[in-house]
Amino acid sequence: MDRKSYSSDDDSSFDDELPYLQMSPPPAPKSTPPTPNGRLKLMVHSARQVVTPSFDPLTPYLAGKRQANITVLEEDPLTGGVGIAVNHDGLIVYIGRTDRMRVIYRDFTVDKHIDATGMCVLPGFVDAHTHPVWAGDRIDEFAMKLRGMSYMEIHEAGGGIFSTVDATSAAKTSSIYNALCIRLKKMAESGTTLVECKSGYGLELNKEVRLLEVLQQAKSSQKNTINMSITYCGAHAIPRNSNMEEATKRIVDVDLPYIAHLNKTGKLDVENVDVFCDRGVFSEQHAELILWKAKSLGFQLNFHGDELYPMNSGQMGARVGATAISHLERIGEADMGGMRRAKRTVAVLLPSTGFAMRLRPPPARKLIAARVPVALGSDFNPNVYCYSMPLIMNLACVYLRMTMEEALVAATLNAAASLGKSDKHGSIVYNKFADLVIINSPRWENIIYDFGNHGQIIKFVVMAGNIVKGPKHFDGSLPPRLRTDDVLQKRRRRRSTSLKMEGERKRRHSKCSPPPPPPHSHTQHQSIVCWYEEQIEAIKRKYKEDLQAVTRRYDRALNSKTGLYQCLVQAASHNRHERTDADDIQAGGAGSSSKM
Ligand SMILES: N=CN[C@@H](CCC(=O)O)C(=O)O
Repeated sequence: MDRKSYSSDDDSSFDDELPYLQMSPPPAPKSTPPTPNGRLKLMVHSARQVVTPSFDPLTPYLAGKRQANITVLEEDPLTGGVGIAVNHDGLIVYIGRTDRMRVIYRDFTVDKHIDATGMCVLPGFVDAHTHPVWAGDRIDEFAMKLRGMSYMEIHEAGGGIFSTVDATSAAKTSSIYNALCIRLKKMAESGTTLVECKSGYGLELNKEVRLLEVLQQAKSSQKNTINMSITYCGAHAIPRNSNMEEATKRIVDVDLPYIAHLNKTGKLDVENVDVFCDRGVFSEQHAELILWKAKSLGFQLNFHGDELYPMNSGQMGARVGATAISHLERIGEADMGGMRRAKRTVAVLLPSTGFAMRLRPPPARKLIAARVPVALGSDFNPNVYCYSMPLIMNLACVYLRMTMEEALVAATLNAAASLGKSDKHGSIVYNKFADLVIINSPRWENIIYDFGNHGQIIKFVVMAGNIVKGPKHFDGSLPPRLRTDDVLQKRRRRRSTSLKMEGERKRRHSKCSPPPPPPHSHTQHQSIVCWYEEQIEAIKRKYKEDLQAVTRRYDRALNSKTGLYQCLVQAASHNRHERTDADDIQAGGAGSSSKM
């Protein structure tokens, strides 16, 4: 199997970064995940390519020049395509040659098979920033923005987030839930297997908790189709009847402790806390107060920073130990330095937002040069209606000037790191969840290049080994084409032939009797060749040191009986000290009667 590494030049100035493993074949894990009861959940067979950021399960993210490091396992014309096996916990237990995988797991019961012949397998996409739980729409505001109004002008006039808060408050919980599930389904069908989901269209405690409960219900009901990381974003705007001081105090003293309590009692599973830190929303100081409190309650910090105005979010995020900061359209050099020094804060860039709002794009190239790990998110929300990570990767390449390799890493491993989940998600590695996107294309880059066509190109989406999307009549049985396993059959045939020959050789030598005459009729040419093959195999075993020479001669001579005979004689002449099988051949094959 050919393994290519698309790596940038090595840069020794990265020594102070996380240890990095040079891209190479997947290291055999010290302990492979267990495959109890001889069962596998899924086998992916014969892929044309398998592409992944970092084969090292301990690499939490890739930053700087290393953000371009991906590994592509290629199909080998001789040995076949790449295979992946998944155990019943949904974990990857094998990545490598399909033929080898089928030998290793030949006695296993496999629930589902995917024939990925001619296709490419990528890690499931991780969408690092979405606002998916709300009602209504903002089509009219979209038209206003097209006519030249700015986002903040609309917000200050009581529209924007406020108009969605109003529509959501007026909607029934069931319709909010149904809309959420439809959105999650569209995300999953576009290849997203893990998504960050924010509340934020309630703003008051009871309304926020209702949205968090809706998210929680979706998380439980969709657990086999998409993974969700839930974020409390009560500080998304300052409620109309309040001010920044008051809103901050309420969130710090009441809302956050109550949500932590709901988490503790198992009613919610909120992992992150978010604040919209920008001019006209929460200031740097107020955002910091909220974030410190959230941290003390055990939440991960993942906030909106420097979207519309520079807010020193990078330095503040580094101070509070944020896992991620989103947007960063207006981030400055000092903040990039802060994020880099923090060594854990991921920059979540949202190219669709800048595109839809005609903002200056976030400085992706500068962030990468500053060795800040860059992730991507769709920012799905009523202001930016985009749920497709393939589109986001294309925008990241064209609009943010990222390379395709960087965009793939940003939409997988680094996005998982922004949610603190890259130990189990974000790359195709032993022991991680089998979150996979399988595209009907011979090159993985098509998922980015073929703009807007991801619905056609994505053939399968797999989440923890469960098939979320597949072709219409796909039932997961082993395709007929793969049932006759040529490789296995050939191997078995060869093994039984050589066992037979071994027995035969022992019998002949123990009795000092010559071999039986080979068939010699010209009409039985095939069986003659078989018989000669058997003899060659015996000689190969007997004189191992001459193996290669004999094989070469055998290959040359294969088409001619005389040539083959000469080959045998030459091979035998290396070992004149005892009677050779070649002499036997001469006796039996050249003459018409066997020596007794
Ligand atoms: N910028 C703040 N929040 C959202 C937009 C929310 C809205 O306008 O409804 C975002 O991430 O883009």
